[in-house]
Parts: sequence; structure tokens; C-alpha cells
Amino acid sequence: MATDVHRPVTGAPHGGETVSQHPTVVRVDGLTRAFDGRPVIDRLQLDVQAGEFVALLGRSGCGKSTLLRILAGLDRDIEGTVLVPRRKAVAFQAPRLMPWKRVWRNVLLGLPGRPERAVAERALEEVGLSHRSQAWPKTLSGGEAQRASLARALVREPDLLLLDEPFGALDALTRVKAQRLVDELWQRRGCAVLLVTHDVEEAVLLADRVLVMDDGVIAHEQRIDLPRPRDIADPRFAALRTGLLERLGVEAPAAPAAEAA
Ligand SMILES: Nc1ncnc2c1ncn2[C@@H]1O[C@H](COP(=O)(O)OP(=O)(O)OP(=O)(O)O)[C@@H](O)[C@H]1O
Repeated sequence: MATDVHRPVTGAPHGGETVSQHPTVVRVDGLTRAFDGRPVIDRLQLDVQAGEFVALLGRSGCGKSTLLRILAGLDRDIEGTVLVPRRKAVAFQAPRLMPWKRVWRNVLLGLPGRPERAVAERALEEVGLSHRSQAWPKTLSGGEAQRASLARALVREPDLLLLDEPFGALDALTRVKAQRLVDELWQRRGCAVLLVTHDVEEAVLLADRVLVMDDGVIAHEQRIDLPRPRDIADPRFAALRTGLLERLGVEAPAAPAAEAA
């Protein structure tokens, strides 16, 4: 798997090195990122295995998006070492579609070479959006725009998919559908996923491992060993959710009937 190494801007030049059959798809060592002299990320360590689904939680402003942007290669003003696969893709909360390009052309945006339309169509089919391929972005619903954004990530055939609050702006029902879609895509594609979210339930629903960021580091890590698809009425689900909420300093909501039984 081709790998990008991001080092401090003052250190070795950005480049690539080839690491074959590496089971670790992301390796972050001693990562520090400061804004105006204040470290938001402070000697952070993180490993993500190939094919692993990791969710990242933490209070607002703790540095989750900053970490994701660094992994995406969008911010290289760092200290420490960041090793990520070259094939990676990002989807943000705002789908960021170009309004003057039809959906299928948006899906191909930024791809090297001259990719054929069929490449976009396949990805749109995978996210259930074939029927909107010719549409202009402004005519899409919020959920459709988010699926177009996912299709744009998928055409990159990523080994690492970075998702920054991709469901944050969706209504509850659309959100559940989008979560199911990401779960299916992840199982089918087998890529590693790093999902930044505010939603503890979403993290327990989707992730193999949930990380809680605090004080610039990964302060807590919770493995989620529940079978999939996960049942939020399962008492083990509720216990994991409650434990994580406590870690985040949030009082857990009243237990539903199934939990109390
Ligand atoms: N370009 C920047 N210049 C200065 N400060 C920044 C910049 N980007 C982020 N910060 C600061 O870094 C801290 C972490 O921001 P970040 O967006 O990573 O947090 P977050 O955990 O993703 O927050 P939220 O959950 O609210 O999205 C914040 O205090 C933010 O103000």
C-alpha cells in the first residue's frame, strides 16, 4: 500500500514511501499542532489498522477536525510524524459540491487523468443516487447531497475514508439511513474509516473502536465488540453508551425500558 509520510514542515520533505502489506494504515507519533502558540494537539499517538472503523469523540473545540485535516493532508504545519495511505478521501459535514457542475461531474472532481463518466455512475449507484446523476447540486436534498459527497469519496478507492460529522446536518430519519449506508459501504469496501462525530450513539453503532480526545491527546479508548448490525435496545449497547457519555462528562439520559429490564 502506498503511504504518505507527513513530517514537520521544517523536517524532511513531504514525500512517499512504499510499505507493502502493512496492517497499520494510519500511524501517528508525537503529533503536535499549535495555533498562536497554543497546542491543540499535543504529542498525540494513534494507530488505525487496515479495515478498522474508528470513531472520534470529544468536546467541541478539542481538536477532532484539526486531527482529521492533518490526516487528510490538508494541514501540514505539524510536529511529529503522520503516516497515512496515499489513497484516502474525505467527506465533510457540508457536502461542498460545485454548483455549476452536474452531480456526476462533481463526483469526478479532482480525480487524476480523464476518468470516464461510468466511474461516477458506479459510485452513484453504490450510494443509491443514480437517478440524480444529471441533476444540479442545488436541486438535491440534504441527504442526497451527502450521498453525492460520499460517492465523490468512493471513486478515489480509498484505503482510508475520513468522515467529519457527515451526518450532522441531516434530519433524524435521513441520518439513520445515511449511517446504514456508511456501514454497508464500509463492510463492502473494507477500507479503514475514521469518523468524527458528536453523537455517542452513532459512534457505538458504527465503530470497532471509539476514541475520546481531550487535552490534545487520545484520552480514552473503548473497543466495541458487539455483533453487527447493532441493536440500540441491547443492554450492552446502552452500557457502552453510558460509559462513553460519562467519559465525556455528560449525564446519561434516563434508561429506556429495555435497559432497565
Ligand atoms: N486555522 C485555525 N486558526 C486558529 N485556531 C484554530 C484554527 N483551526 C482550529 N483552531 C482552533 O483549534 C481548536 C480545535 O478546533 P477543531 O475544529 O479541531 O475542534 P473540534 O473538536 O473539531 O470542534 P467541534 O466539535 O466544535 O467541531 C479550537 O479552539 C479552534 O478554535
